[in-house]
Amino acid sequence: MTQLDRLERSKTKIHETEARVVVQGLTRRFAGGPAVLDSLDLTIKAGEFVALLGHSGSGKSTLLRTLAGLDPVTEGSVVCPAEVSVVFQESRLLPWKRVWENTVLGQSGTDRRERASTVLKEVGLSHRLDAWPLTLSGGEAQRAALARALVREPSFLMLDEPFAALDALTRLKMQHLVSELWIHHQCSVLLVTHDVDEALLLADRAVVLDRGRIHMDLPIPMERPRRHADPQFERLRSTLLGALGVHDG
Ligand SMILES: Nc1ncnc2c1ncn2[C@@H]1O[C@H](COP(=O)(O)OP(=O)(O)OP(=O)(O)O)[C@@H](O)[C@H]1O
Repeated sequence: MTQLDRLERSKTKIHETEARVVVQGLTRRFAGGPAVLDSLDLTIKAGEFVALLGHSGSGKSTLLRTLAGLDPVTEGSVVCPAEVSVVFQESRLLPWKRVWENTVLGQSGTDRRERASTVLKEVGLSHRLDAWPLTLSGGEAQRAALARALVREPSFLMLDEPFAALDALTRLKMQHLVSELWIHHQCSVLLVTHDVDEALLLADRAVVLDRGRIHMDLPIPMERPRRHADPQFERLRSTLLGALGVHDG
């Protein structure tokens, strides 16, 4: 695929209008405490890439867990596709299973190894098919976690600070990989991140949560591939940092 094809495909995605995830009036409290999610409304379109930002405790993980069906909906409603995959900050690979077995965990069929091989190639891990998870670097482990998420062909992929534990250079490579995978798989993505630049490099929209409410929902109209040198970058960066109560410069 040429750079231009990629750009065209990503533009097509942005113009899609079909809603894939619809959250309405979602409220969540723990043990009668204050609302961790407070009458939250959020729609994510098919093929859309949304970054979710917010201070620690603002409700990001609770929202993600609710969308993944790991936390119950007690007030409000959530419509979410059946095929959802989640990648967490830690890879959560089973140490007693080889990389390829981890990738197709829970999948059946005689072509499991072949399917694992295809998706591991996509994330750049063909050479580590038979490796044990404990021998992987941090970046490789997250590549394997991405492969495991993608092998299920999700129409909605959630990433909960997937690169937070990686060094800066590896993080850059992983951001590039996620961008490529998203364009190739055409799924909707919700990325939880504390990194404003990561949101600006990857997402169509940045949503800032504050005490369980949406404080800002900012479209990111920059062309792809994204560049820090884009004149809009600094402006969007300041807007997002302002919404987070951080003052740069
Ligand atoms: N199982 C639980 N029981 C009680 N309180 C909880 C539970 N899970 C989350 N909370 C509380 O809900 C609030 C939101 O937590 P959540 O993990 O969603 O925030 P977050 O934005 O993801 O934070 P971080 O960036 O630190 O991961 C916090 O005050 C947290 O203590």
